[in-house]
Amino acid sequence: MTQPKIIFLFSGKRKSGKDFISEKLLSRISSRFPPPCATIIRLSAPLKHEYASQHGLDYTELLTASQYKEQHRHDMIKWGEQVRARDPSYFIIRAVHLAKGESFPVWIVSDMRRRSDLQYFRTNYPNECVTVRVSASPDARVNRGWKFTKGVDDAASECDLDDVCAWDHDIDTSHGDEATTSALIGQLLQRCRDVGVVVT
Ligand SMILES: Nc1ncnc2c1ncn2[C@@H]1O[C@H](COP(=O)(O)OP(=O)(O)OP(=O)(O)O)[C@@H](O)[C@H]1O
Repeated sequence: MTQPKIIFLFSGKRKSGKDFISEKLLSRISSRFPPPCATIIRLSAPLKHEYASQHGLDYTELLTASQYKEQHRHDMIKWGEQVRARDPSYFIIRAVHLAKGESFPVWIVSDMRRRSDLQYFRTNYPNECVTVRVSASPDARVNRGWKFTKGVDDAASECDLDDVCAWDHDIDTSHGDEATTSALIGQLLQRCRDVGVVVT
């Protein structure tokens, strides 16, 4: 069992680029020093897993940025809220387990959505958390396939972190330029070096 040395917590609206930046960070950390020392933790993964098995749906399709996922997003959110109301850490603990977090010193949480998520990590890992807010203009998000959906884009899962502004890092991906992304990744790699994780 490895305790994480650093936990990157990415948040942002739908199609802001959270997953894109998380994957970039993972490949930079992992490609140079195999075996990989980082894992991506998707907090929505166990929710999708359990929702799919309870409702007879295809879990792998729910994981992709597909029409299938969009069709089920609204009901899945409602179901998740009910479970989370009983236990706010329910999906987080399962997500860490699903991503084999105990085997990796670097955790990349790609989809933090709620203040209760932030609170969980800050309470349990007070010295390891690095928060990253990812944003993009509505136009850029529309170009990536986003369409405002009532019950989704105005729900807690999208808006609960809107008032939080004390992020350790932030990035605007609207223009999708390489230089902006590389600058952020460089800063995050430095964070890893600062806690003794070997990256170049
Ligand atoms: N910085 C960027 N440069 C180029 N393309 C980007 C960038 N960020 C995101 N994209 C593209 O935008 C699309 C959506 O990005 P991504 O899946 O990372 O968003 P997300 O915030 O994880 O969305 P969701 O919450 O809906 O899962 C992807 O096709 C991705 O390749």
